[in-house]
Formats: sequence, structure tokens, C-alpha cells
Amino acid sequence: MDCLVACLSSPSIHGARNRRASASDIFEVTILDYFRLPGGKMIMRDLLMHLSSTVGGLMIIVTLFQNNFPPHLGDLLQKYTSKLVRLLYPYIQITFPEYTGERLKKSDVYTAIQNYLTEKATTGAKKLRADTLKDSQSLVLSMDDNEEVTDEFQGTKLWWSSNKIIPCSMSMSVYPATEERRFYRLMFHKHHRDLITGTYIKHVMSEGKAIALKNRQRKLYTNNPSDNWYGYKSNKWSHVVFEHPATFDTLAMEPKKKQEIMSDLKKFSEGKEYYKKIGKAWKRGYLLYGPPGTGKSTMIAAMANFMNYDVYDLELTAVKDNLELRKLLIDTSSKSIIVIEDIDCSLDLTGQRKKEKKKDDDEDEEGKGDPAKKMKEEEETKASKVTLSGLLNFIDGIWSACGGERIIIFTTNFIDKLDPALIRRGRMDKHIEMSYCFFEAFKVLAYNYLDVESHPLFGTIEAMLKETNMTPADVAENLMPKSSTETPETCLRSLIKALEEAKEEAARKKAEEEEEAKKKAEEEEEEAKKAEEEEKAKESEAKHAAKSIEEAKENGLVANGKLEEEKVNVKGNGVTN
Ligand SMILES: Nc1ncnc2c1ncn2[C@@H]1O[C@H](COP(=O)(O)OP(=O)(O)OP(=O)(O)O)[C@@H](O)[C@H]1O
Ligand SMILES: [Mg+2]
Repeated sequence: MDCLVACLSSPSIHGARNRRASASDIFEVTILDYFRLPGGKMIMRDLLMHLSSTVGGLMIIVTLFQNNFPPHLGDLLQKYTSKLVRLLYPYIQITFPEYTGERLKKSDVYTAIQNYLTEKATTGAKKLRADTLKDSQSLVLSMDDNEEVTDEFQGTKLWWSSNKIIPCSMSMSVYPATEERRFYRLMFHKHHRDLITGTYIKHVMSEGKAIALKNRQRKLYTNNPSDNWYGYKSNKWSHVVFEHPATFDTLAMEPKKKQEIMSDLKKFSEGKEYYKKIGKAWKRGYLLYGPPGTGKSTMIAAMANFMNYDVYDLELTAVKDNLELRKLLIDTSSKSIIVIEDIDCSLDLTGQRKKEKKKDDDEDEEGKGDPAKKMKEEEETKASKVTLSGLLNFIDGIWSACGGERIIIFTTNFIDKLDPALIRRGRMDKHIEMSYCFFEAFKVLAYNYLDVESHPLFGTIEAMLKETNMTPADVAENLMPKSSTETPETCLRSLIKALEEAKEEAARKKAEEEEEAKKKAEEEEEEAKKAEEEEKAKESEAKHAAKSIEEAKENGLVANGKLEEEKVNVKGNGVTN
């Protein structure tokens, strides 16, 4: 009761809105809303103040009655008061909370409304929030918390308000700022119920989505450590604006292969109905593999730009367990690419079984083991308990279907290291090999870096690329002019020089390897010979011993007991009679 009185007499009822709400504030907001009089403009503040204090008084009286009179009288009073309020207040309100599904996921409806109201807010609201849009060139203004705007639809007036409340909590929280709840509230006259619930809300959704598409600023996300996931509006992902300039045009790759990937992506983006028909979740997995510097990460950027998707760069080592992995997945939006780079390094996904075995072997060899090493191992185990099966579930378990229209990409330098289950078709539907630079890829780089489509030196380069393995990254580095005096010709010549050096280096390495292999083979041969000789020596020794016993037996020089003893010794040396 004290709380109620304090609330009604508080200056905040007429003024400050941007502050933390208590239970009394919720009541305050309700009263303000109930007596908000629709008009051409928004609230007439004086009248509102009047009405709110009148009803506030009325509510106090009702509460007093309820507390101090017999229950049946209190109930009666409550009933008539409600009737009176309904009579005075013929408006309907709909609330759209920011989060849905046990607060796991941001509501699409809320986002659509937010976009829809952006344009209304610029003209209607008094408190606006400014965000930068594409290329940080333009500003977009949206409604601030606890602000209101009017809308009109087919001659009907409606009122939107953005609300933020932080409920009073009796418990002491370590994370005080995370309990705030945002929601939009739509208010309209009860006569227009059908129009609003039937047509208007659909109109808001489609407009909001169209605006979002128009203003879409793609994002590059990275996962936060779970220690920062507190509160229901937990930030599992942090993001920056995705601004990578790579496209399929600038990607150095065989044109046929490039075209094939682009068609595959296009088919996927148009495949909503098809995926539904075949009963498959609308997602596709790509495995990009190849040596470092062959363009795997560049390819991902080109794909994101081609598809106009967001990118979620998932750092698996920061994920503690399978449950966290699932939560991260649920928190990704559709039209996105989820990337796990260098999957072979992220976790020991070559199979947990091998890891177990290796650990056993190590322990056998090293007795109790080095304490520092043990601590490090323990630390690693603590850091991530994501298992292969957790990752498999992440890719195509039941949860992977929520959201739809998602691409999952793994990259690796060593495809052979991965567990076959992880990369089988259906999980990683398309395997793309990123290879060393061939002539077709070189031409793309030459055009990108030097603006040349043909040159007399191209023939030499083509021949050299056939003989030498050089990554597109190295080719690109050699083609890039290092000073303003460099011309395309000097750059191409520096590439030829680099290719010659690379060829020599490769030949030297090959010779070294061959030498090494030869040496190893010789050593092995030597060892085998030695082992054979040892074996032979043992055999002859045993034969000799057996012969001596035979002789002794024949000569009757050795007693029976002694003979038996000798026999045992001979058996011990690997010879049986
Ligand atoms: N196929 C390519 N087309 C265009 N540029 C490329 C290509 N490959 C490499 N590059 C250039 O080389 C740089 C390194 O390439 P990128 O990071 O994509 O290689 P990566 O395969 O992801 O390497 P890693 O395995 O080490 O992650 C890029 O910034 C890009 O400029
Ligand atoms: Mg990379």
C-alpha cells in the first residue's frame, strides 16, 4: 500500500520515464495507459495528469476497501470498478515482447515493428535514438525507450508505445541491469478490432520486413565466452558491421568451379519450398579444404556478399560444452553463414576415442606424468567439452532446423584429419577444394591487382605455374605494386622471379627429402640385417647347447637331474626338444 501511495505521489508519474521501473512503476504505466485519451496528437498531458491522479485515488480507495471490508463487499466493488473503467476506457491494447520462446530468441515480430516504427518515429516521437546505417554514411532515427507515436491505417488512428521496465527484485542480483524487459504496445479503439488484428498487423509485419531488407546492414558475429551470458537478454554473440570486399568476381578460381558454387548457392536460397517438400531442414553445409593461403576465408566472404547473409564466426574453443553450442545455434538468425574455421585445430575432432587411447599410452610411458603437463591438460579439458557428437548434432540435429536458411561452413588445411562422420554428405553437402594457383586463377589476380587482361609475360607465367605450387596469396603478394614507380611489367617480372625461386626451393626440398628417405631406408635395412644376424646367432647358440646335451646324454656323463636342468635352460633360450 505504501508503495502504491508513493508511486502515485511520485513526480515520475508525470515526468521522468527513462528510469528503472519498480512494481509501482508498472502500475503507474498501466494507469497512464488506461487514461490516455486518443486524439489527433498524442496525450494531453494536463488532462492525463488529472485523470491519472483521479483514477489513482479511486484505486487507492478500492484497495482500502478490499483490505478493510468483508471479502464479498470488496469483490463487489472490484467488479463495478472494472465495469466503470471499461466504460471510460473503450480501448484495446496488444503487447509485443522483445523475446519469445522462453526468452531464447528475439522476436521477429518485435524486430519488424521496430523497423516499421522507425519511419513514424522520425516525425512523431520526441525522444529518438540515432544509429548509423550502411557505410556509416547515414543516420537512422528510431523511437527511444518509453516513447510514443501515432499511426493511421485506412482512416483509423492507432497508438504505439515503446516500453522498458525493470521489475523490482527482492533478491540481490550480481547482474543488475539485465532484467529489463522491452515491449511495444499497440492501442486502438475496440470498434476496429477486426481491422487491426486482421489486416493492420500483417501490414506492419510486411512493411517492417521490407524496411529491414532495404536498410540491411550485414553483420559479422563472434561468440562471447559463456561467463558473459547472464540475464535473459544475454549476449551470446558480439558483432561488427560486415564489410569484407571479396566477391566471386575478385576470387581467383577456375571459372567453371566458381560458376558451379554460385549456382549451388542460388539454388539453395530459392529452395524454401523444395526443402519443405523433401522434408529436409533448410540448410546446407560446405567444407572448404586446401593449404593455407588458397582463399578459404576469402571464399566465405565472397559467399556472404553473394547471398547477402550475415556471418557467424564460431570460435569452438570458447564453447564450454554441447549445451552451450546448442544455445549459440538457437541464437543465430536465418539468412546467415555459420563458420567454423580450421576445424581440425579447434578441437580434437579426429575422434575422442583416439584421444583417450593416447592419454592412456602417455600415462603408461611416463608413469605418473609431469604435473605441469597434467595441469595444462586439465585446463584444456575444462576449456571445452564439446564433443564430436555435440558438433554433429549442432550441424544436423533437431535444433539445427530452427530458423532455416542457414549455411554451415567448415574450413581445414587437412581434410584427412577429420572424422568421416563429420564431413559425410548430408552434413557437409559440398566439398570444395581450394588449390594452388593455376593460370585461370592467376588471370583473375592479374586483373584485380594490375588491371591487365593479357601480357606477353603471361605465357611464361602459365608454364611456370604448371611446374610450381604457389598459393594465390603468394601470387597476389608478388603482383601487388610496392611503390608508385612499379608498373604491371615489373610486377609480373617479380612474380616470375618468385616462381623461379619457389621452383628451386621445391627442387632443393625434394632432393633433401629424397636424401632423407634414402638415409632412412638404409638405416632400416641396416637394422633389419642386424636383427637377422642376432636371430641367427641365437639359433646357432641354442643348437650348440642342444647338441652338447645330446652328447652328454650319449656319453652318460651327466646325471638325469642335471640333464633336466640343462633342458630347462635350453627351453628358456627358445629351443624346444
Ligand atoms: N583464391 C583467392 N582469390 C583471391 N585472393 C586470394 C585467394 N586466395 C588467397 N587470396 C589472398 O590471400 C589472402 C589470404 O587468403 P585466405 O585468408 O582466404 O586464405 P586461407 O585459405 O583462408 O588461409 P588459411 O588456411 O591460412 O586460413 C587473402 O587476403 C587474399 O587477398
Ligand atoms: Mg582462413
